[in-house]
Amino acid sequence: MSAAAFTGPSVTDIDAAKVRGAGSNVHFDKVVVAYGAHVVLHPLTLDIAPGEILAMIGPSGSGKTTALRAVAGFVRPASGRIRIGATDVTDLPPYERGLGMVVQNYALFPHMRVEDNVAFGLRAQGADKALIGERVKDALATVGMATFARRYPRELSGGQQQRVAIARALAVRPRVLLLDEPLSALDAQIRRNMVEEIARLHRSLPGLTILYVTHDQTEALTLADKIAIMRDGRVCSHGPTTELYRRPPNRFTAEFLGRANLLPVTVAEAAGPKGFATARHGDAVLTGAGRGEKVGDKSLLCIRPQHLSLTADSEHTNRIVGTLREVHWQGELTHLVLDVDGTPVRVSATKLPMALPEPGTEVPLFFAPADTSLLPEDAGV
Ligand SMILES: Nc1ncnc2c1ncn2[C@@H]1O[C@H](COP(=O)(O)OP(=O)(O)OP(=O)(O)O)[C@@H](O)[C@H]1O
Repeated sequence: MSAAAFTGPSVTDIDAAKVRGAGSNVHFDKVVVAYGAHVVLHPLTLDIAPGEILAMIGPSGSGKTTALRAVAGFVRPASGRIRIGATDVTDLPPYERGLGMVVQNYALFPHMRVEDNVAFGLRAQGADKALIGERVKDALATVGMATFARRYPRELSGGQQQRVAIARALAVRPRVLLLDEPLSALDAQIRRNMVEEIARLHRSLPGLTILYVTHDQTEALTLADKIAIMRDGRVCSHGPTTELYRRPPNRFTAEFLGRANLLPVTVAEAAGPKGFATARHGDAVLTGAGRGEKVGDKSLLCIRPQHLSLTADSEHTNRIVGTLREVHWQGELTHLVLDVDGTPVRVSATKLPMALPEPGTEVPLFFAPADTSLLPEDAGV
């Protein structure tokens, strides 16, 4: 990417400070959206705190865009209310909601220069010329595109066009920024850079609340303070990003957010004061973070592939044995697939023993209790 990163001056306007911050939380209160008889959002209740980045992720058709469009005012809930700050916006038209929005395909006006694209929303609001000039300059500087003001969109790369789209959304000084798959039209390398730059942008505008819809778990894990995982029009789990990743409350979350090995176990000892329970898998007695299981409960032990080691050390006190089935070398990582009593177990190893075992041999695997958690066996959601 040729343009500078989002390191320009932050938008420091006093008006903006007034509308952001305390007034920028988003509250979905039992929001139902239906297209005809087809309910696509079941009563959705969710809070996004002021200045928080909430990533909404989930499979295609799970209702992510619908939830975002309900906040934007482009779809009307059949019931329920949406509040931004203290304002109930459910009945307000989109342009009165104090929002900025960026979608996947830039949606820049091709016949307008960058500066006119960025000025568009302000002109529509009837802002005066001096203010528009100042805001456009600020917004372009914020996304590192100050020197591109006179260009047309066709003279920009995909990543640059998307920065302009973000500048256009920021120029109106929104309380809330809605991002709907903003990077999915970009190629992988640019996408990685843009994720880092959106993180930087948010650091320079800490009061700005962001609802980020994506199906890309890496974007969500990198950017979000909290994640809401959608499934069939419902929130299947919601919580701080690291918490959801480290202690997924259900199978769907464990498997959707990163890769997870889920080993069937029977609880042998309920969690003690430190929160660790023990469970049996065959002869192995394994320890992991519990969440209220009782002795005898069938459960799943969730272990991320990068937390399994082929070598023992003092922290990796859990041990299971599997038959090595596949080895895939990928440069920085080697992926192994083992069969542990019928359960496929994946290992992503950065370090390997000098002599890698042959497929078909029995291999012990070690992992730390702190990297492991129990989750209910039966819950599909
Ligand atoms: N305008 C519409 N009319 C009828 N049904 C719609 C309309 N828009 C969306 N839907 C349906 O609503 C459901 C949720 O769609 P939505 O776009 O919110 O899903 P999504 O999670 O954002 O999916 P994706 O990741 O594919 O964008 C889908 O079943 C979809 O077919």
